[in-house]
Amino acid sequence: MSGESNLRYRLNKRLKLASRRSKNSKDENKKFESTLSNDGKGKLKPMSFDRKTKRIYAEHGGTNEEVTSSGNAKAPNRKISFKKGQNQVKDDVKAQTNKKKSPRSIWVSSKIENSTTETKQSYRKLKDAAERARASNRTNAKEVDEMDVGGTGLLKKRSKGKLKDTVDSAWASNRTKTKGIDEFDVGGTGSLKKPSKIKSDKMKRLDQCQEKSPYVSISKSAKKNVRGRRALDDDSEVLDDQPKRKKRVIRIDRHDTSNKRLDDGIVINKSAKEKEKDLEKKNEMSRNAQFRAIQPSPSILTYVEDNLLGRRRLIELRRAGYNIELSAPLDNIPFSTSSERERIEDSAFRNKLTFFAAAKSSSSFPPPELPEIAFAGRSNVGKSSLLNALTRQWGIVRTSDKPGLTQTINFFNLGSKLCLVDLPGYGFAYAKEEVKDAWEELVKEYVSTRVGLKRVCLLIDTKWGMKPRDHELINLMERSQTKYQIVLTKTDMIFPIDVARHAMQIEESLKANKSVVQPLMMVSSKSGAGIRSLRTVLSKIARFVKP
Ligand SMILES: Nc1nc2c(ncn2[C@@H]2O[C@H](COP(=O)(O)OP(=O)(O)OP(=O)(O)O)[C@@H](O)[C@H]2O)c(=O)[nH]1
Ligand SMILES: [Mg+2]
Repeated sequence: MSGESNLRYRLNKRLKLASRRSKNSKDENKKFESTLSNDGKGKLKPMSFDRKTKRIYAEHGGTNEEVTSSGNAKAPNRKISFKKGQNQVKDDVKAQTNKKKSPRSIWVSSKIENSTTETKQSYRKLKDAAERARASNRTNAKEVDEMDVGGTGLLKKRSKGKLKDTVDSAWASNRTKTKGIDEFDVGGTGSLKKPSKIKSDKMKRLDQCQEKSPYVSISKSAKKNVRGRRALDDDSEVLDDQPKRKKRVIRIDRHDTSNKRLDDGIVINKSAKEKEKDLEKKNEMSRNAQFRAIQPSPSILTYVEDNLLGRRRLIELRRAGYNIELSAPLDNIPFSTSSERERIEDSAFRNKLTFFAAAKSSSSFPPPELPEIAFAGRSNVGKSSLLNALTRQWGIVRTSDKPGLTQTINFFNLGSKLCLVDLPGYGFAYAKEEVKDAWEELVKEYVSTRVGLKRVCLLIDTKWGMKPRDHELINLMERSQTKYQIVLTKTDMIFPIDVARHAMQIEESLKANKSVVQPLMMVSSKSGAGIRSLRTVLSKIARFVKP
């Protein structure tokens, strides 16, 4: 019995020890969990050095108990649990499972649990905030919709945009948190949705709200109605226009001859003036026909050909050996360069041209010391240009394409042999009528009264021919017995045959005149055609002057 009692005593002692050990381990575990998981504020505490070491040992396969227990390190736990009561065994098993879990797994699970609770809380807050924002915006949107009476839809769009912006901003601010929520949807309930899904749901709801609101539908329908009305208006305009168009009523005016169809059967009483006009027209026609019928004399034709007068192609001139880069190239020997330029044969025109007097009235005329050759003609006919071309001193006499440049009688000395006089033009010019009349009077006075005037070169534009004012001056010179010679200018503008015709026509018209000097000259200051011939003719005047 003593042996039995001794055994019982030992067994009880062991059981007590075991129960105490299990109790201690439970407390320790609880303490450990509490320190790791939460310190009451939801924050994780850093592990102490001892715990770390424990964790390291646990990872190596040992249990907490095995390490911490001072004695029975190798004692198997099964033996202890085998002899326990049923409830105690269950507790032990629970304790064992808790002990078997590694501290790391405990730490992670606790963290997850804590974080999920935390995130759930934050998500709830977020949701509330979003709900609040939505509610407030819904009211705003409603208000705006109500204000949008005009049905323009502009305000509505703005409110929609505002609402969208607020929802977006709410989500943007909390996006990081919601991400976490999505990841820690541990319960697997699916109540936590992804933000994009939620957002789309919100937008759907918004759209539904807007669809439901009568203002939106009204504004849309109003728009459609307006469009429809516009279309109708356009159609109506088109339709209205058609009947509005009045039928053309053709009123026949007996005196209206503009429409040829109305001429039939209508007797028109022409006035005397109209008849005269018709006759003039007929005469004009016949003039052109007459001009084309003119057969120039052989002498004129040969003259035109010899002097290369009339419109010529530059290729032709180049082939003929003239240097077309020179000014007035035809006033030169063929196949010569500018350095080998032909010398002026006539000594009179070799002299230097110098300006010495300008007169606006007869009282200011210089004394007649040298034989004078005057150049008269209509404005812009080329008087000043011809002076330059004859002397080959370009720029001494001013020229312009604007009629009326020369406004005074300009006297130029050509050495001590001749005096060349540039007269102002008559006819059309950019000047006042009184001024022009004064020029004409001055020219007439000079031509009819000037002592020492040996010849007047009456320049006529080849293209336009003789004009009444030219005839006027001719008559005056005829009366005053002033010698004059006709010079056709700008011959490079028309065809050679027409140059010849004009020359022939003028010669014929002046046949009866006594003061006219033959032959009629033809020149072109631009091409230089006929310049040498004119120089030869005019230098004869200087020959008779005493040196
Ligand atoms: N094509 C061509 N143009 C010429 C010729 N002679 C002169 N011209 C041009 O005709 C224009 C008038 O030349 P001017 O010499 O100033 O005429 P103008 O008779 O002195 O004129 P006013 O002084 O106004 O009376 C200028 O632009 C000249 O370049 C010519 O022979 N051929
Ligand atoms: Mg001039």
